[in-house]
Amino acid sequence: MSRNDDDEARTGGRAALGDGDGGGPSPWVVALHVQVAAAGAGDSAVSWGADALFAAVFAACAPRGGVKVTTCATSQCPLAMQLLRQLGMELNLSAQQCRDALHLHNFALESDARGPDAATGDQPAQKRSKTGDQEQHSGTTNNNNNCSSDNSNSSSSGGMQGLSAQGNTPRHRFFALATPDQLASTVRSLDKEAAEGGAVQRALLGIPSPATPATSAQEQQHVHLFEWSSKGATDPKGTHTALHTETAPSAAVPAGIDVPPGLAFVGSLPLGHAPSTGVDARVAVSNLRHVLTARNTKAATAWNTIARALEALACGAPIRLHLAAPTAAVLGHVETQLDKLVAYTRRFSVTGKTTASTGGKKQDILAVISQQRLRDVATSKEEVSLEEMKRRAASQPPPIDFAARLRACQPMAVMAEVKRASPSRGDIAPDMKADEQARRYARGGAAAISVLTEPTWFKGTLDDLRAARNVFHDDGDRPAFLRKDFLLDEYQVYEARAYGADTCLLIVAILSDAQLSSLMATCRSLGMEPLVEVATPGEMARAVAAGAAVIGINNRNLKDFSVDTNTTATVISSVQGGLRASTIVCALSGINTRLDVQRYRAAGCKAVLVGESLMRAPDPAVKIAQLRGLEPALAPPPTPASTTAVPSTTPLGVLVKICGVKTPAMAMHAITCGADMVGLVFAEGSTRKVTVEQASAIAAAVRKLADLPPALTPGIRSRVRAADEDVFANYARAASRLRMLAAYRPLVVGVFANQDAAAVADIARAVPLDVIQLSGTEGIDAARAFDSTSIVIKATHIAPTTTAADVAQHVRAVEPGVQPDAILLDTKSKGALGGTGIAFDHALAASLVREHGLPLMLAGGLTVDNIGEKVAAVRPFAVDVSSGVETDGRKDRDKIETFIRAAKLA
Ligand SMILES: O=C(O)c1ccccc1N[C@@H]1O[C@H](COP(=O)(O)O)[C@@H](O)[C@H]1O
Repeated sequence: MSRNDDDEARTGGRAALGDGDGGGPSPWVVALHVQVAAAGAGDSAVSWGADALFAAVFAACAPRGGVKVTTCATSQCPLAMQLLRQLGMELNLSAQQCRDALHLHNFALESDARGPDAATGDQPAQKRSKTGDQEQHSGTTNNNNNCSSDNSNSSSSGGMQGLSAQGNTPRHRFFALATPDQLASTVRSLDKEAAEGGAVQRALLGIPSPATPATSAQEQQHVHLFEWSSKGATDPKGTHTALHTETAPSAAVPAGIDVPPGLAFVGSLPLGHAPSTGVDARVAVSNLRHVLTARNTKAATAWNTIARALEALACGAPIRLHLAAPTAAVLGHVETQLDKLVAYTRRFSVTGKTTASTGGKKQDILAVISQQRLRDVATSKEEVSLEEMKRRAASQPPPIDFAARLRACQPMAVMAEVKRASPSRGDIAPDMKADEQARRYARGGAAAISVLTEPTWFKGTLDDLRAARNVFHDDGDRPAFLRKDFLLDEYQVYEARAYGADTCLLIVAILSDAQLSSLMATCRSLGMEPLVEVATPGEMARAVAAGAAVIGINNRNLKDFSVDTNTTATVISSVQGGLRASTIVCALSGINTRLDVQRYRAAGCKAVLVGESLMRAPDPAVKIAQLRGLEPALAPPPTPASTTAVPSTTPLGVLVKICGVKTPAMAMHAITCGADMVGLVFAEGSTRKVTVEQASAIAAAVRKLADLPPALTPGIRSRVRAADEDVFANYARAASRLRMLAAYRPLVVGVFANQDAAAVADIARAVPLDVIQLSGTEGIDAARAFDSTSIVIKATHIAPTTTAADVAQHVRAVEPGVQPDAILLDTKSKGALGGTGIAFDHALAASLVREHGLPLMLAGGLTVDNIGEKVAAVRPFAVDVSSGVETDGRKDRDKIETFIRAAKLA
């Protein structure tokens, strides 16, 4: 991914549509094409991951267009979309990222098709690439399918792009058109195709309000939908009745549109803020079988999806998908894929805009909710007076210290949210029982439980808060309870306390400075340190000025629900003079995966608030543990036969150690790119050798990210229970623990070679180091020279004549009590004990892993070009590189990034 691609991704590609003012890239016509290879196969777990990935790409590509995608795998795209939505993922990738992601997962990217520039009126230059492995911005489409036979015609009127998969003709399509002329043109094309025996059975055609001037603003905000079918082409009455009756019982053809013969009018859908120019992008999505054949309530949801898609297309925003819940069974698998995708794209930007409420009108939902809450408070006061509420609050057991609770749960506290619904997502778990959910959250180690008590949009109640809180004894060793609501009146603070809250949310955006200070004071007078929510640098400044001790940065803009996961870092860095060390910063919204958590941790957050993805998690307790890095995320459960087996690579990928780092800046770069360990070389004679001072500066920078949990830091030797323990099983346990530790924060590894053990130990203490790596010819039991709690990696050098059996025997021939935590394989070479850039035959390493069950760190001659292949072939639990991420003997930032990405995705 080039720097430019990054930038492009960050902008959400929004310039790509409708901004054809010469400033940004030319608008692209959306030409997204999804293939259903086999109907009804979407329940297969095998296809879900690919679907979810595809859906991510769909969501990313659609608004910016230019990419035509054909799945090679069996695909049920609508279901994939719903999964994506469940995970709250709205990815916005660059075309390059999409292409790579698609290739990675065996999708074939074909070509794009350019359409008329909305601003210039230029005509599209269509094209098609057989191999499709290059992003193309112009060319000609040699389409063997459908509408394209008439495409020049369609195009000249701004009509559809005819697109099809190679060798796999779509059976259903959706076309978003711009004008009634295009509608007619498209129908002609479809008829022609049907007459020629084409395989399209049904197509859904959508155009915005007639090109003739709209009579009202309301009319401009609708898209009119028509259905074409191969039957309909010869029998206009066709078989449409059931669908039409169900979805649009009173549908009447809108004025100004001549419905071409063979087309059935389905109905109109609100289109939100369609620009006056109409829909200036066209989409061809063939996988709407679900929509076209649905005969149940799902149809309505699917229609909603289309409307959203059109809306997003119209305004150039990413698509937000609204469909029902996935089955729990497949969620984990999908998350795996999404983790990979996120790992791959790393600095993806999550953006999204949608209308906030009914009627397709974009509103400030925050203001609407606030007004309602003020009315609610007035009603509540009539039922229970302020004095009575104060009395009830005072009768509660004292609150626990929210801030202290968050601090106690480092390196990352999870605030788990009890949430039935939300205005942006609709129903999430309407029948959820707050007490049961709270129990699950506590089991997972939630530091706090946030309970939504807003009734209208979030379907929460104060009784939920009480029910959840009452699950726990008042022993102080419980999660803190947060009342999550729109607090505007001190009455609500007393109410919160009366119902058992330990803290309240105060949203800066809906409060004046005076209100904020006053509500904070009321909270504190009741022993509650409030969570003060901000979403912009300006709000952050106000929160800081008000003296907030716990600040939540919401990545979701509550005014329009757009989510930008970069908000947290941006807002933190905006604080003049930095934040006080005691301030606890939390990331709110859009947190789905461990990678999200790591990103926020790197940004300086001490807590994350997670709602929807926990509500939808098959096992919220496991999910919390995964988010905190306490479980090897989604690792397959061990079977009795595999207790000594190598821990498989998790969705987060192989651990990566970047060795030979000499500055804090380079260490932080490696960490930002996903490095799990940074290696500081103390070996004599190495060009990468650092002083203790240099090493300390690096270690200090890394340690700032988070503390390691003391319970996990002692190495394997301190855990050996019996002298006859299986040393290979211990290597596996040690590897798992290293993985867990690195999930807390990257580890600082000191690399030594044949040095005096006492001197090494002194350096390890002085820096301090997390791990000692012995890369010399020390014996396999060299760890015995160090304190039994030290974590030790021992390098073994592989000569051309060395066999896997030799190595297995060598590393087994050690007492469990003195064995190292990890075995690192490097190349034996004359005159150097490491850092040579020379590779050995990795078949030996693969054999050790697969046949002997030895978890390995792989090193020696790894490069950006071979790392993917090596990891895939060997399946080490960690890789270690020095020369391969250097150029002219200096660490190369781009190589580090590329190397880590390739390793993690292998
Ligand atoms: O990196 C060094 O300079 C070094 C010096 C002495 C011993 C070990 C050293 N580094 C280790 O060497 C391998 C990888 O090297 P490369 O990628 O082939 O250059 C790795 O284990 C480093 O930790």
